[in-house]
Amino acid sequence: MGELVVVMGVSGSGKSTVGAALAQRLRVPYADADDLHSPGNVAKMAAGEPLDDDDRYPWLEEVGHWLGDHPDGGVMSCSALKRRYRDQLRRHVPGDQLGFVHLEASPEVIRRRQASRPGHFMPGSLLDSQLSTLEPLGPGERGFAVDVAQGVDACVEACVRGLAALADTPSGAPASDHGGENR
Ligand SMILES: Nc1ncnc2c1ncn2[C@@H]1O[C@H](COP(=O)(O)OP(=O)(O)OP(=O)(O)O)[C@@H](O)[C@H]1O
Ligand SMILES: O=C(O)[C@H](O)[C@@H](O)[C@H](O)[C@H](O)CO
Repeated sequence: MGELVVVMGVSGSGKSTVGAALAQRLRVPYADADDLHSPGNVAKMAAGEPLDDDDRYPWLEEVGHWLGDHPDGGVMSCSALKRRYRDQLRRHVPGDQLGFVHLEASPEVIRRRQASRPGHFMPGSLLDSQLSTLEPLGPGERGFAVDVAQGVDACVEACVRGLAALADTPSGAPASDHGGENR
């Protein structure tokens, strides 16, 4: 049974970059939730408007279907900003198999990285709404945080260490501290 992981965080936190590299390291399938947004959602964000719960619900159902279709393991990059969004994704996966890796960095680091992507549809102006919407992993949520102020390879290794610790932790119990902040 491979790891089934959602790499989460605000826009610009590195979900696509670290998620794809982690999937390669784990030798499991990868998907980017950005590719599952409706044209309407993309247009709304490109226009500088944040998505709301109604916008995200059908999109997260698509993400959940992909997760449910990969019981042998996979990595999905998805913002999953609110606990209720992560509850929605967990409903698609039996048991407590789904783990979340929250990519964290200071707003300054993330703002700088967002700016380094000319042509991406997500304007930097939306970062504040992303940060105010974000709910970090809470009690009973299977997962951990990784500081992405480090390079991509170091982030991936921190993810691998954290997932190994999660695998040693009975479902539902808080994972032991490891390569990043524990939630
Ligand atoms: N650990 C890292 N160190 C340095 N640069 C990074 C790191 N992770 C990502 N980046 C760079 O930061 C920028 C944002 O990364 P990425 O597009 O993966 O973020 P994202 O969370 O997927 O954003 P969005 O949700 O808006 O698509 C990219 O230019 C990427 O190359
Ligand atoms: O939940 C959301 O508001 C969106 O998914 C953003 O967090 C993504 O980063 C966006 O897809 C831009 O890439």
